[in-house]
Amino acid sequence: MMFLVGLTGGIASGKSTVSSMLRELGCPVIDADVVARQVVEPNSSAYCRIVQHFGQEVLLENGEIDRQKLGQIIFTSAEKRRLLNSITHPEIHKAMLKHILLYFLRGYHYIILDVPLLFETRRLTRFLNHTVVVYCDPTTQLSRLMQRDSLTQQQAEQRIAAQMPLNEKRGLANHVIENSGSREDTLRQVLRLHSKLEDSMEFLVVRGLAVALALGLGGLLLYTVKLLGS
Ligand SMILES: CC(C)(COP(=O)(O)OP(=O)(O)OC[C@H]1O[C@@H](n2cnc3c(N)ncnc32)[C@H](O)[C@@H]1O)[C@@H](O)C(=O)NCCC(=O)NCCS
Ligand SMILES: Nc1ncnc2c1ncn2[C@@H]1O[C@H](COP(=O)(O)OP(=O)(O)OP(=O)(O)O)[C@@H](O)[C@H]1O
Repeated sequence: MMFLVGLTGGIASGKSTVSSMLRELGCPVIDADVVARQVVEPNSSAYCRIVQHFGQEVLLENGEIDRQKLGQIIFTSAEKRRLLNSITHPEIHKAMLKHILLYFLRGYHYIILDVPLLFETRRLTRFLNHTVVVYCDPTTQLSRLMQRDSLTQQQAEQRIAAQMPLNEKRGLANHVIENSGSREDTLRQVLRLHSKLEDSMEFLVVRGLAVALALGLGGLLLYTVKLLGS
């Protein structure tokens, strides 16, 4: 018995901030950005296809992908972005599935998937039991993004425009964490979310036990009826 929770938001809306709070509370989190870095390591099949389509000029001297350069290309061209997505996304989803399986085998009852493009690709949404959007207002998002990644306003706006509007994502989620305020405000909401998830898990375990008990009793009843009849 296991359930999956999708955590998403906009670029720099605070997903990593929220997922590290959940990790500290003991939740297993799979971060799609980290997986995305692993699947393009030199000589992987995604890496070879990136070099084939984008050329040697997107490589650093040590042979690794020059993420800054590739970012400049894909955030200014929707066509190039689609091309990169078509190379990386199937690999990212396959690798995430492997991580999910490993957590399941280790006995975790729920897993958090931190996926920035959850609602854009929609591939994973049908497997999710809960979706959480980390929201912050557009002005805060822009200024946090510019500051964190040392981007000009235009570059930051381009990156925000490469994703579904955050307002729209908010409307698609089961839970919303409002991260425009202080980290303490956000932590309070994360603690509430965490206890909801724990309750859902307990409900799932109790329901599973009830089903097992009902099946056991049913079997016993059938056996008794059969014994009496013979
Ligand atoms: C373009 C790349 C090289 C930029 O690398 P960089 O280290 O500068 O950024 P990082 O990977 O940490 O991503 C930062 C944020 O950018 C946004 N972002 C990344 N890729 C995309 C994309 N294809 N479309 C829209 N937004 C994106 C996400 O909000 C992400 O959290 C890199 O993001 C990448 O390989 N993207 C394609 C894979 C992908 O879609 N990753 C998102 C996880 S599913
Ligand atoms: N409540 C907050 N108060 C102040 N700063 C914050 C808050 N939440 C996040 N930040 C800062 O805003 C920036 C973006 O946050 P974070 O990296 O968590 O976003 P993200 O959604 O994971 O971004 P990305 O989509 O690029 O991976 C970071 O520099 C972070 O330290």
